[in-house]
Order: sequence, then C-alpha cells, then structure tokens
Amino acid sequence: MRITIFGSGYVGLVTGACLADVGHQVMCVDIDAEKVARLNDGEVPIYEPGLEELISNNKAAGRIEFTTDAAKAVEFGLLQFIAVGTPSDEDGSADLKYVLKVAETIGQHMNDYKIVVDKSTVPVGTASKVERTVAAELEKRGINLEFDVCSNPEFLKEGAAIEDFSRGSRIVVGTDSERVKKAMIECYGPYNRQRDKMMFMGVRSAELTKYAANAMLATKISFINEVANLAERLGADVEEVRHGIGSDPRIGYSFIYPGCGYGGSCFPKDVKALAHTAEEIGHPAEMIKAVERVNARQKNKLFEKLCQAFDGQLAGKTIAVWGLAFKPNTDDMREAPSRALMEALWDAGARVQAFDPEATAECQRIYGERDDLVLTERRDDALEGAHALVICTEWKAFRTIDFNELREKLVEPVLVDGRNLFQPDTVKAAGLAYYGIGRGDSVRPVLA
Ligand SMILES: NC(=O)C1=CN([C@@H]2O[C@H](COP(=O)(O)OP(=O)(O)OC[C@H]3O[C@@H](n4cnc5c(N)ncnc54)[C@H](O)[C@@H]3O)[C@@H](O)[C@H]2O)C=CC1
Ligand SMILES: O=C(O)[C@H]1O[C@H](OP(=O)(O)OP(=O)(O)OC[C@H]2O[C@@H](n3ccc(=O)[nH]c3=O)[C@H](O)[C@@H]2O)[C@H](O)[C@@H](O)[C@@H]1O
Repeated sequence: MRITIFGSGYVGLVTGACLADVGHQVMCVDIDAEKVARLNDGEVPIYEPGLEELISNNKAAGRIEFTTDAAKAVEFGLLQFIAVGTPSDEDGSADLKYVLKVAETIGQHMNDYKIVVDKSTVPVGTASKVERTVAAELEKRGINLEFDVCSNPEFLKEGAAIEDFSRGSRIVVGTDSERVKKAMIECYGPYNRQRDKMMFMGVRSAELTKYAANAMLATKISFINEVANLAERLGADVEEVRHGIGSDPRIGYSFIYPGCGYGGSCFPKDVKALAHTAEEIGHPAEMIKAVERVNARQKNKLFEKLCQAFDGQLAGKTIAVWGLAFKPNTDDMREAPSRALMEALWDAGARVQAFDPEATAECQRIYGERDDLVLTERRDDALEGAHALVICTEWKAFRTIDFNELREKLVEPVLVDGRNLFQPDTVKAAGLAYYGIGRGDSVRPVLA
C-alpha cells in the first residue's frame, strides 16, 4: 500500500518507519528542508531507540523515502497521514495552523481519490475543518474529486515509540465510511495478527478519545503528586503509599510515580487544550484545570527543596543537575521539569552543571552559551565543585550511586531526588541530606 506522511517529527517518523517495516511503500514529506536533507543523508534528527536502524533498513530496502516535494507526496499515497504539530496557542487551545496547511496542500495537489488520516492530536471537530479546507481548495481549482477524512489518534510514548506503535493496545479509527475502514484495515492489518486491535468509532469520539486518554494519564500523575505533597506534611512516605494503592488492580501501578511534574510535548498542551475546549462549550472542566494547576506547582518542587536545603541562599551556588530530557530514552526537553528548575536557579543567581545521556545538544540549542550553565560529557563531571545534586530524570545510569563518593565530591552533602530513585535511609547513612518527593518527616535532612 502507498502511504504519504506529512510531518517527519516523532510521530511521523515512527509511523513511517513502522509502516514501511511491515511492507508498505512510504513517502515522508516535511517542510523543513534541513531535516529532510539529514534524513536523506541517513541521519535521524531525533533520539528514539531503534528508530535509526529501522529507517536505514527500510531505506535500503526502498520502502521509505523523504522529500520536501508536497505535490509528489500528495500524488504518492492513497492514505495521506497528517502528523504535524498541534502546539498550544496563547489561550491554551490547540493551534491548528499546521494541520490545516497540510489539508490545503492536499486539496491543491490531489488528482484522484484520497483518504486524509489525521494522526495529529486535534480537538473534536477538526476532521470537519480539514474536510472543508480540502473541499475549498478543490473548489478553487474548479474540480470535483472524492476524498474522505478520518481520525486515527496516536498513543505512542517517546522513548518506547516503536514498541508502542507496533504492539500498542488499540488502533482507534474514527470514520463512518466503509471504504475508509477497508483501507485502514489494509494499512494496519500486519499489527492485527495476534488479535484485532482496530476500534472503529465516530470521528468525534476518536478525536475525544485521544484527549481523554492523555488527560486521564495526567490526572493519575497529578493525583499521586498531590498525595506526595500530603505525605510530606503528614510524616508518611509516598513510596509506601504508592505500593499500598498500586497493588489494587483497580488502581494499578502504572502512571502513579510521583516526581517533579509531567513534561513533554503532549500532556501539558493536551490538558490545556481539553480545558480550553470545555471552556468554549460552556462546561468548565474543573478536574482538568486542577490537574494542570497541581502540575505547575509540582514543577517548582525541586527548586523549593533546594531553597529549603540552603535557607534560600542559592546565589553563587553551583548545582549539579542529572537529567535534562523530560523523561528517559529521549532527547526531548519540551516542558521538561529540568527547565523549570534551571531557570529558577539562574533567576536566583546560581550556576548549573548538567549532564544528560542524550539531551545535551538539545539543551545547548535551547539555552545557547551562558556563563551559568556547564554541560558535562560524563555524569560525575557535573559534580565537580557542585554544592548539591538534583536528579530530574530517571535515566538508568543514575540508579546506582556510590553515596560515599558523592558526599566527598559535593561541597555540601545535599541530594535532591526528583524521581524517588533511592531509599532515604541509605542515602542518609552515607552522611548526605536527602530530599525526595513526598517522603515525610522520616527523611528530614540532617545537614552537617
Ligand atoms: N511526540 C509524541 O510522543 C506524540 C505526539 N502526538 C501528536 O502528534 C502530532 C505531531 O507531534 P510530533 O511528531 O511530536 O511533532 P514534531 O514537532 O516532532 O514534528 C512535526 C513535524 O511536522 C513538520 N511540518 C509542519 N508543517 C508541515 C507541513 N505543512 N508539511 C509537512 N510537514 C510539516 C515540522 O517541520 C516537523 O518536522 C502532535 O499533534 C502531537 O500532539 C501524538 C502521540 C505521541
Ligand atoms: O500524546 C502523546 O504525545 C503521548 O503522551 C504521553 O507520552 P510521553 O509524553 O511521550 O511520555 P510519558 O511516558 O507519558 O511521560 C510524560 C511525563 O509524565 C511523567 N510521568 C509519567 C508517569 C508517571 O508515573 N509519573 C510521571 O511523572 C514523565 O516523567 C514525563 O515527564 C502518553 O503516555 C502517550 O500515550 C501519548 O501518546
């Protein structure tokens, strides 16, 4: 099957590579000429485990290609996937300009029947807007061609994107057209061998399913962070509470890890967009708004802990930060908790020495050269001359620390564990002050 994918970002590239890998012919098109040139040179512009190899294998097999030529790309596929960004607008709504631009492009260049598949995360009603946009372009050209628009939201997580795409729990398709259903079954058939994962539903339901899924997951995170904040003041340890509640299968262990707030390109913007939609239709979504408020507060937690450790005296201090990406196994720093921390530290006159296994270049790109930021190539180099260590991301490489060595290296023996990777007692036994998330009075710091 011939498939065109607009947008060669996280979703577009993973979708393209995975669909090519199961034998489809895929053409990826992007407006970013530099990105396309890099892809054509065999370079993958993002860090996603397994993606580079998957793309290079399928490129060598002649099943995936990259172009900036939109006319050629529209001509190519029966399925025209839209996988472009839908960032937050100033008012919190999803900005649809990239999605509608692609719709315009398809309308301008199509010469036969096409199925426009919206994979970007978009508010309910967007499929109708896409349909109107394509139709308007056809009308401008004075031609009448058949086309369909369906919704096919994506549920992959960065860092595990290929696995999620290939072995995800469901494939949601919003359409009422039999022709579209048939084509989508052909597209995703290879993923349905073990069981039929296709879920056909109305297009508006499919659009809302995506927001409901992300909002639910974000709610779980804000909920446990709220409990962590209570635990902190009540002398309880949220890690014990997490075990206690997660063992109930109705609650489950996933997505209840307390931390320094959710980041990334999706939860923050999608929660905002859903709240905005609710506002627009005159039904303020109280829970969703609270999820966002709790998260905003949580992102300040690490800075607050440092203020607590140093009695607010952070000017002139050097803070080691481990983990810049918003989660492990990605170099993505969009809305990363590390950014909130570093920016607050800089405002307070502190310096940052940071290490991340993959996101150093991205950090450099975002913040450029500055006197108060040093990016180190090795984990422990970030500790040289630092007053305290803060862990922002739970990369595997951070899970084993020689606490005695750490105490020797730090100017002050302070460890702020933003992901609750360690047992407070173990850390304290090595003579370090330990600040975790929601770990109660039992871990009150004992500064030398
Ligand atoms: N990143 C993720 O893990 C997930 C993202 N999503 C959703 O998928 C959508 C895409 O997200 P990402 O892949 O992260 O975005 P991204 O920002 O990584 O990539 C978007 C790409 O689209 C390109 N683009 C913009 N306008 C274009 C046009 N007119 N023609 C061709 N290419 C164009 C950009 O140059 C960029 O390369 C968003 O709606 C997002 O909410 C959904 C599930 C997971
Ligand atoms: O729409 C999207 O883009 C995607 O958003 C999330 O995926 P992603 O943002 O890549 O990463 P997650 O693993 O969900 O983590 C998001 C944030 O939540 C935080 N988190 C996650 C889980 C948890 O228990 N606690 C917690 O603080 C992570 O540290 C991270 O900052 C969803 O998990 C995907 O299903 C969805 O497709």
